[in-house]
Amino acid sequence: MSELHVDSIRKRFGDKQILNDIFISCKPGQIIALLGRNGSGKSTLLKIIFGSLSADNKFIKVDDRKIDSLYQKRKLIHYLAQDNFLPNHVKIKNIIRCFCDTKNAALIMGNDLIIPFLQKKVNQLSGGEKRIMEILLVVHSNVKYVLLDEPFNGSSPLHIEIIKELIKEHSKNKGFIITDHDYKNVLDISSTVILMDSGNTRVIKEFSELIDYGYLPATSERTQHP
Ligand SMILES: Nc1ncnc2c1ncn2[C@@H]1O[C@H](COP(=O)(O)OP(=O)(O)OP(=O)(O)O)[C@@H](O)[C@H]1O
Repeated sequence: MSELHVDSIRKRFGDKQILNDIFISCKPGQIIALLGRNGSGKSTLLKIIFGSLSADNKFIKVDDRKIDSLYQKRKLIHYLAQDNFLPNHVKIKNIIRCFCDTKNAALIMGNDLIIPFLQKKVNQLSGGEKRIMEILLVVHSNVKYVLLDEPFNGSSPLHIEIIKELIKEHSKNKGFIITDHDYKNVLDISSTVILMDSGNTRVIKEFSELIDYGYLPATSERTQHP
């Protein structure tokens, strides 16, 4: 069984220990919700897993093979960062062709949401339109694992539902790690919930733990998961 295994991640910025021996694992079929307060180290962890940020210590293996820089293994992992990555002056249809294989390019170009953008350049799209374009590209890529940093940020409720359905569909053969402060929508699709707290990870089994560990206010409405 394929598995992304991330272990012993340590990261310090100055005198602040951000990540303290973090362990997390993900298999195709899993959608992991990575929750945590502002500044708890979620983006730092995703960047270290992807390989775009160095760690003080890390051990990452995929399918029992140790890997130093996951981002160099093009067929393994993709990462949606918080910042936009689309080049401003390129037409959407050309970006899709560059980014995807023929089958996935056809799927994205046939998506009702994207058809109106195909002849436009990136700088002619709104912030939310750019974000959904980026999510579609990353989710449709031919990789085993997808890391999504705040995919719902800036998206309207209708787009969020479309993104959630897309992630669920693609999780049949990909593993997802998702962090977003829109916790209700993340919990709605996740199979495992992990809370980052004081540089460590905790597996959350009960909704009430999110309140007990100080991530959610006591008045939070219970959602279906966990
Ligand atoms: N390049 C850097 N140099 C110094 N400190 C940094 C750097 N990047 C992040 N930090 C600090 O590390 C901590 C974790 O940041 P990170 O962005 O990983 O948090 P986060 O959980 O993703 O937060 P948010 O939910 O607000 O996006 C924060 O205190 C932040 O100020």
